[in-house]
This record gives sequence, C-alpha cells and structure tokens, in this order.
Amino acid sequence: MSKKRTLDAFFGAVPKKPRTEGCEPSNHSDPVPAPPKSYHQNYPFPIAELPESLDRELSSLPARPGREINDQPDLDLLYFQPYIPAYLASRLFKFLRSELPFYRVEYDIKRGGVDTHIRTPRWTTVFGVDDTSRFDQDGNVVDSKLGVKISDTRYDRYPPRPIPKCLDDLRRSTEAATGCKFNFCLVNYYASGADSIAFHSDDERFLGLDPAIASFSLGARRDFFLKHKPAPSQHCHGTEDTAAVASSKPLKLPLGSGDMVLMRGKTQSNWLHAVPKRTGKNQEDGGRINITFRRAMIKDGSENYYNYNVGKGPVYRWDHDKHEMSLWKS
Ligand SMILES: O=C(O)CCC(=O)C(=O)O
Ligand SMILES: [Fe+2]
Repeated sequence: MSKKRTLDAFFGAVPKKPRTEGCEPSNHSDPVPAPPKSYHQNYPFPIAELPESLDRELSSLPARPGREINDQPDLDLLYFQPYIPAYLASRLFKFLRSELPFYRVEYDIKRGGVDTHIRTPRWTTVFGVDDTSRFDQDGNVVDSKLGVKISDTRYDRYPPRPIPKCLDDLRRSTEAATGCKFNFCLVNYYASGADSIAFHSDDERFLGLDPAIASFSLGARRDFFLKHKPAPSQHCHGTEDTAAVASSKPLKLPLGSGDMVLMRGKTQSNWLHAVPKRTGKNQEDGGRINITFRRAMIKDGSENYYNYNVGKGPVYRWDHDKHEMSLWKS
C-alpha cells in the first residue's frame, strides 16, 4: 500500500467509490481526489483541511462545560476537562503534527545585562494577524477598516499568514464557547519530556488589558504549573499585594489530551505559568501539542509572534518514517 493510501485510510479521508447498481466493478480504480487544502503565499506548503468527519464532530464541542477556578487572588481560569473527547483529540493531534510547518527558533536577548543565545526548547508555529489588518480574498494583508493593502516594515520583516482552516475551525468553536474573540493561533509541539516552556506570563502590551487566552492540549499528558508573581517591592506599594501573594498557593493542572484552559481576567498580569521538563521513565511520552488562541490588538503583536514562533530559520515537517520533525525541502 502506498504511503498516501495508508495516511488517508488512517484519517478516513478517502471518499467512498460510488457503486453503480448492476455494473461489474471495474478493475482499474478511479483517481482519488486530493484532500482540500488551505493555500497562502506565505505558507511554505499548502495545509490540509481536516477530514470532513473530524470537522463535523468539532462543531458539537465542547464535550463538557468549563469549570471555574477563581478561588485564589487574581486567578480566573475556565477549565474544560475535556473540551475535545479523547478519540477526537488523538486524531487531531496526529493530523496537526503531520500537516503543519514547524520551526526551532533561536534568538539573542540580554539576560541580566548579559548577551544570551536562546534555543527555544520546543517546536513552534504561528498564524494570524493583529486587529488592525485582515486578509482579503486574494490573501493580501489589508487594513481591517479601509480594506486597502498595507505595507509596514513589521509585516515586511515577518509576512503574516492566515489561520489555516484546520485550526480556524477550532478557533470558531472556541469563540462560541467562551464569548472571546481571537485573531492569532500559536502552536507548540513538545516532542518529549525534554521539551518545555519556562515560567512566564502572556501579558504583552500588544494584547491589551486583561487578555483572554484559550490553551488546548493534545497528545501526551503534561503538568501545567501556575504560581503568583512575586509582590512588588515594599517601598512603593502597600501591604495588600504582599498579602495576596502570601495567601496564594501554586497550582498544578495535569493537562490531558483534549483539555482546554481559558486564562482570563487578572490571571496574566498576576500569575506565571510553565510546562517544565520531565525526565526519567516518563520522558519519551509520544509528544504533546499545545494550541493557544489569542487576540493581538496592534502590529507590534504580529511582529513579536512571528519573530519568536517562526523566526528566520528553516522549516521542519513531521517525517512519518523517522517519526521525528525533519528539515523540509521545498
Ligand atoms: O504548553 C502549554 O500548555 C503552555 C504554552 C504557553 O504557555 C505559551 O505558549 O505561552
Ligand atoms: Fe504562556
């Protein structure tokens, strides 16, 4: 069996051959129509749409209502456990891992005044454009109000690309379930327990005040840690902040495949989150995908997201035979 047939059979994408009553089946098979794809000049390759069966099921989500976690100072989470049932989450994980372009971004920053080279400890990719712009029918970036073509150094440096349909279907479901609006989709792939994300908060200025971020998990279970930010120094602030920090307890959510955490309200400005490395016998966990939907308000947001999640390095794509991300050659 050819590799293509194996994959299509796996995802159930091969349309049934029409049977004509009373005719002998012919011994040469009809050509299999190619699965539909999302196209854009800034994609390294066309990105497959979800198989229809998977797409249909996404429209009836979430599987369960979200549970509020807001019993700690400044913490406001909505935890869907799960949002996507296990059998669908597993199909979606395998689909996205094989269909999306990924990057291993490196960059230089100053850390404590010292020039430091950072190798992002996970695979990343990103799609979308901030609220000031949108994509027109032809895929051009146009002003969201005037509809005229935009030329801006920030977009020239990192040309934005639309959210492909396979992720946009999930974005629309998430907007309906949360009442929030999203224009960006960031994807992380943690190939094993050795991949991670350090404690940080996503309260970038370009997201506006109190941003809502929807965060999906697919594949291996990984622990998601949350802890309150330290209180600002005693000199310039009252004791209220110190009391809030002292009374807060760190949290560990063991995120499973299909779970979604909506972080909202004061969470980003007051709490840090992380997915630390896992070593030992749990290290080879089969991989995990994290998808976050966010809403960037200004062009700086687009530049920042493409800089840190696509960068200027090579494109990688999942290699089914080697079972790892491999350099993609155009
Ligand atoms: O993988 C996760 O669950 C968290 C990812 C995250 O915090 C981020 O991309 O900002
Ligand atoms: Fe984050």
